[in-house]
Amino acid sequence: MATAMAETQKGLIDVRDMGVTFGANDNKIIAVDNVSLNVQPGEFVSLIGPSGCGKSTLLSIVAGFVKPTSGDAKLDGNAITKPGSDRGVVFQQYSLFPWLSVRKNVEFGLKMAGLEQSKRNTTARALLDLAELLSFENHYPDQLSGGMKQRIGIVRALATSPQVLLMDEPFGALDTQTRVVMQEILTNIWQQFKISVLFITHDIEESIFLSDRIYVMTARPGRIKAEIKVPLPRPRRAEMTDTPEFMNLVQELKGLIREESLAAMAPEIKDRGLSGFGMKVGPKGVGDIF
Ligand SMILES: Nc1ncnc2c1ncn2[C@@H]1O[C@H](COP(=O)(O)OP(=O)(O)OP(=O)(O)O)[C@@H](O)[C@H]1O
Repeated sequence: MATAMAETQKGLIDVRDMGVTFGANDNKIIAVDNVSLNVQPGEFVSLIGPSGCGKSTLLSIVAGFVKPTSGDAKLDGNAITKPGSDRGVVFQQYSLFPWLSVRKNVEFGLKMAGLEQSKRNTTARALLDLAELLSFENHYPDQLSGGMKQRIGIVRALATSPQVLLMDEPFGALDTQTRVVMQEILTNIWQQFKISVLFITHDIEESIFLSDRIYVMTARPGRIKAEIKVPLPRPRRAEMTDTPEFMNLVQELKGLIREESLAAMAPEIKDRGLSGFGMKVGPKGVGDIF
């Protein structure tokens, strides 16, 4: 853990001219087209865009799970070709081992890395303390709430001192209140570790609250539509969401994303015989479905 806190200069993610195509011939899908993005060491960057625009695909490439069709992804100048302990990954699904206690779950990666029991124990307990879960160290995952499970997922991903944390809609399954608390806990943890984070979300407020920068993607094939800096001071506090600065950013992002959500939904809207992009299809209008 101390190592991760000290290594503020590592964790540069550099994605260049990335293209990803799935399938072939009639089944060919261009998921991502000519995407370049970066995450500077210690920076918190979000990717936001309509469903199916390639966010998870991009994150999977940086994680080393998927190979791009063109372009490349580098971490600290080294080409990413496979998963590695330098990247911690947190998904929406909790993916904890149900047969292991909370502490053993956090210790798992350390055990794989060959760390001796006493050091594993000390590190896991320090991390659980940080996530305010030390008193649950001997519980099992099915005894915990969704928010608690996801906090364990986060500290487990941090246990092996990765240079970057890759998060794919980690709070997507949580209720609104839990989600807001989780966002504050995550910013607190991130401030302490200061590692690079690439974060995927559908939630505009969440992306602003957490991020230093936000990349907005187009509808598929996913390209970068805009790069938005978030000049809000740190540490972020829940009250900031009521400030004009925050609300202006929400409006800006909503405008950008509405266009892309409509583009993504256009065939669906036409199939239903609904024409006109201003048409309301729900209580808040089609753009707000995003
Ligand atoms: N392994 C795969 N094989 C074929 N097509 C795939 C595969 N993975 C993703 N796709 C397709 O690539 C496109 C991008 O998918 P991806 O999951 O990256 O989008 P996303 O932006 O993360 O979507 P969502 O926000 O709904 O999670 C989609 O059309 C998806 O169906």
